[in-house]
Amino acid sequence: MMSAEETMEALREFAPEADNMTQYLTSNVETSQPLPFEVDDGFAEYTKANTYDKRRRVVKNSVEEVEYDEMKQQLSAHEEMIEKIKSDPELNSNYRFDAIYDDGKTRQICRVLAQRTMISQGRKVEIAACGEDRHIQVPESISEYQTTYVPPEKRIQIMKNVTFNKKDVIPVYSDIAGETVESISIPNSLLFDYTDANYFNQTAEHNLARAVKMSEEDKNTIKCNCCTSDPDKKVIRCYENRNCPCFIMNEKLQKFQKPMNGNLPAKFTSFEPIHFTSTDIHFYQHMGFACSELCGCEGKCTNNVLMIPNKRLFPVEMFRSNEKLGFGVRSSVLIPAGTPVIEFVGEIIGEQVHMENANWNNIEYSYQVTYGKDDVLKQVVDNTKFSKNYKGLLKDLYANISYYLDPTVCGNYARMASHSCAANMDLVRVFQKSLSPAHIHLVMVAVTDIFPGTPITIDYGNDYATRLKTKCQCGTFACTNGTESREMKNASHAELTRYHQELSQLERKKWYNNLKVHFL
Ligand SMILES: C[S@@+](CC[C@H](N)C(=O)[O-])C[C@H]1O[C@@H](n2cnc3c(N)ncnc32)[C@H](O)[C@@H]1O
Repeated sequence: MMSAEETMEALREFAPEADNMTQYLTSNVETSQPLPFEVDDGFAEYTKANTYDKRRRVVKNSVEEVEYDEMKQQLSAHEEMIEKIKSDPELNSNYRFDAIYDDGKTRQICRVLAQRTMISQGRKVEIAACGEDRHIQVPESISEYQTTYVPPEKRIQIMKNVTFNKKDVIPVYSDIAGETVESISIPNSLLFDYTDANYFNQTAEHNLARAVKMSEEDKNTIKCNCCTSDPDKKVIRCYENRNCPCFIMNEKLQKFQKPMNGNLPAKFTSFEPIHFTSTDIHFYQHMGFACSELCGCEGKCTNNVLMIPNKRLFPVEMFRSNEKLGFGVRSSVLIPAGTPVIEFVGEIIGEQVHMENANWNNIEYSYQVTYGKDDVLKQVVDNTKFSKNYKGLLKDLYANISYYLDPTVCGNYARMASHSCAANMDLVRVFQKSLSPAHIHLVMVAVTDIFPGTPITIDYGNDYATRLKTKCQCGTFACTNGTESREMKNASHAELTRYHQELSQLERKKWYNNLKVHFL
């Protein structure tokens, strides 16, 4: 069996004749932390197939119909995850997987969800007074809008493991009625290369390459010396340590949020759920800074919101049940509200590069990470002790270039998240090590409890949603394209809060009963 490195080496020989699938290999620079990799069967054959048609043939050879037991699958996924938490030195005593929320906390989460729903529908948000929702009647039809998806007992398994990493297995299924192993359609969009880390092309993005090089100078790096000499202390408290440069920067960035009604900004820590309190879903306001392996704590502290995403705690599958929607991704376990789940990774690409490149039409999958005239980030950079040259370069990059993360050719499962008018995830920006655009990690955070079997969704934003080739297929009660009554779609903030709460309670009850039946 080839090691991942040997395979990559072999691939470099193919790069000159490859179409755009493997070009990145010639000059990529990784900026996130890749997972440990143990090669799974078929990796070399898949990766060496350097055109979509060749790759499709490779994948088609292993398509099979499989018997599938959803409950069994969910229970073993749950047990495996609990085992992983228990055997992990950082998580074992510091992380509570199933945060049991009191009514107040649940209501607060649902109030924010209701605001997000209204913004997603393009409506002005009128905030109800606290508790105004208590006596609202919920329409019976709300129970039809539970988001868990139950697959058929026979499924077509397209890939056993799209990551080809035994340490992070993600199967791909198709559940479209009438499809057979022979007739299965495998679109190009599924035939991407899987990666855990952001990367960029050093030649095309020479200014970014310069910034990364300069960020390695001590003066331009943000890292801490926090550590504990007491081996009995289970956790290193970088968060709230006034001497920790990473925490200080984390707090500075959190202050850019605009929390409503006197709430405190959402905190970005390692083990506590992130509870958004802002009415504005624009993720650019939500920023944090995380400790890294460069720090004395090695990032094993309380100030690393990337810790859980980097551990891949929550198993998922990719699946297709609706031709118009295409492939999506769903969780096999409960993901509690506020959990930072996965980094959205891809190629970091500046606007000027794609403008010059007539072939750049990957906007369908890309996510914007900086906004050209980013005054907030310019201001943050100005207030650092970075060298004059580095500061100048960063301010220039933030003033003049919009950067995107483009996972079209090479990305992770985050690229498969569908759009929803009542999305269960949001994206936030987290910096690590320094403050260049290449140090930004886009983290997907659960904004509500995501119960096992539920598709993971994000709000693509109004602009994007109007460019969808088909009308929105999210199927939520709040869908702008939904068939639901006006009553449901035009509901007030208080009513929407109640509806979200009712749905969440229904799903929680079902999840709890399933666990009880099988474990007790
Ligand atoms: C980022 S990709 C998601 C993965 C994609 N479904 C696939 O199979 O590769 C975005 C595309 O998925 C489809 N899509 C995602 N959410 C949708 C929605 N709510 N309604 C209709 N189409 C959607 C659209 O074709 C969209 O251009």
